[in-house]
Amino acid sequence: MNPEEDVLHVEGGKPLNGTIKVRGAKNFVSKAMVAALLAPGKSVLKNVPEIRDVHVVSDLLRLHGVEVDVDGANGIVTIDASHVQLADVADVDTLSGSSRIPILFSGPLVHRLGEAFIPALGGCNIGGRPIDFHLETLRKLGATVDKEHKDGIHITAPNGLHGAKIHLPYPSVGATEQTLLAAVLAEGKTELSGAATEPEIMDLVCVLQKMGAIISVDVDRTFRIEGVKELSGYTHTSLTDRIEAASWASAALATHGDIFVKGATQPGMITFLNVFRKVGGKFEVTDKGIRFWHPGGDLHPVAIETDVHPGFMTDWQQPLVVALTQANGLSIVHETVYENRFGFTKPLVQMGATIQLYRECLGSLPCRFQQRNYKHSAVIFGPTPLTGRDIDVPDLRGGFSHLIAALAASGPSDVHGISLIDRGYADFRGKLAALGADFD
Ligand SMILES: CC(=O)N[C@H]1[C@@H](OP(=O)(O)OP(=O)(O)OC[C@H]2O[C@@H](n3ccc(=O)[nH]c3=O)[C@H](O)[C@@H]2O)O[C@H](CO)[C@@H](O)[C@@H]1O
Ligand SMILES: C=C(OP(=O)(O)O)C(=O)O
Repeated sequence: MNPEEDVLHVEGGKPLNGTIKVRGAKNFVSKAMVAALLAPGKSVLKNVPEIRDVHVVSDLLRLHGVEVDVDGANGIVTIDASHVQLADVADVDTLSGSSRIPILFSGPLVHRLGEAFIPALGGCNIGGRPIDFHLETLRKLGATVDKEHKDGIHITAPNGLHGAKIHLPYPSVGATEQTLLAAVLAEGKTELSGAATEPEIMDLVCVLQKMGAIISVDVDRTFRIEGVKELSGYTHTSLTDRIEAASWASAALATHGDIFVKGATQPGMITFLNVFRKVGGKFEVTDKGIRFWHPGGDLHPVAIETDVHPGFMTDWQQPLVVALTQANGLSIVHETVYENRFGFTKPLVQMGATIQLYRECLGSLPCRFQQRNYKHSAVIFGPTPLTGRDIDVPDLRGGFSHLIAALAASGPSDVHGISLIDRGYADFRGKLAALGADFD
């Protein structure tokens, strides 16, 4: 898009009030689409949001010869993976830079074709985001990984993939999904300990089980996968996007608003809802969704640490920080998942927020980033009035935070690079209009 057109002009200072609908989870839907590659047949995914990541994964699948039909209006994606081929690497490269999903094609492509090329990955720039756990997992399952190939990382398995005992040094969401997607068709049993168990991962397990896989999970976050010989297509309805729901909840708090998020569900949000309540926000869970509102009066400061599930999600952190600039006192956020996720606070400070970053672990436990040179703790002092200004969107959640800040601020703001938000927030312009925001 022309950078001059990729701007949202916001007149802030109006509470966001009204009802919006949130569909399926960005961090599940893309993985379920990759899972469809494992079966030579048709899969149907429902409650799919109209976000750019869905189009990126659809196009990647199409480059591999897979038929994909996206019915955006009804949120239904139909995938027929009867035919799969290696894609032209140059084509894949142009798409892959916008998403982290191509690495997850490894196992399914090796099963279907005997080899896979993994191009450069994209995704939010919030840390180094290495893929060493992914590659080590694939090696343990019997793959040969050639990182020097001119067309990207080349993965082969001359003797097929076989079960293995794998331990993740950190409960990585992507590496857990990598193992599941590769082990379901591997010969024999795989034990994956130290795994992540995010609700989006458990929904992927549901999809794989529908397809014919045998997967169990122990209380100590160990998955046991018994490889099967073949899988068939699935029909599945995605769980709701709990990151989008929490983002709108934070927007309600920051703007003194009242937002009913249709489709939001409580189970994956329990930790967020506890924090929302401690900050002073009100919510009401109903059968149709969750209503979030600012009840008036002071908001309260909190000390939180981001963590893997069931901890406070790192992706909830950025939008909530904007609301914390309006809380009465000192809040602390210790980011333990990504080493570099506070870059978005600089424009907030320029808008009037008081936020100080620290290299120390300002939490109950030292994290992996202790004694390393990363500013991964934030102290936020509030309440501070925010004033509108020009902002450049740095990443998906940071960008949504800037949007919330612009809506909460007095005066106008120009938010540049706004289309980045389309990667994870379906029709956010339509939703802003439904909530009475003043923008063009
Ligand atoms: C598309 C998707 O689902 N994205 C989500 C996924 O990202 P993603 O799956 O990329 O995140 P991970 O859970 O893998 O990353 C967590 C941490 O592990 C590290 N790590 C990861 C893999 C690896 O091979 N080596 C390694 O060191 C990362 O640098 C990071 O510090 O989970 C994150 C944590 O909930 C979310 O913020 C992202 O929104
Ligand atoms: C970090 C995120 O996504 P991705 O892994 O796709 O970059 C996110 O959704 O906040």
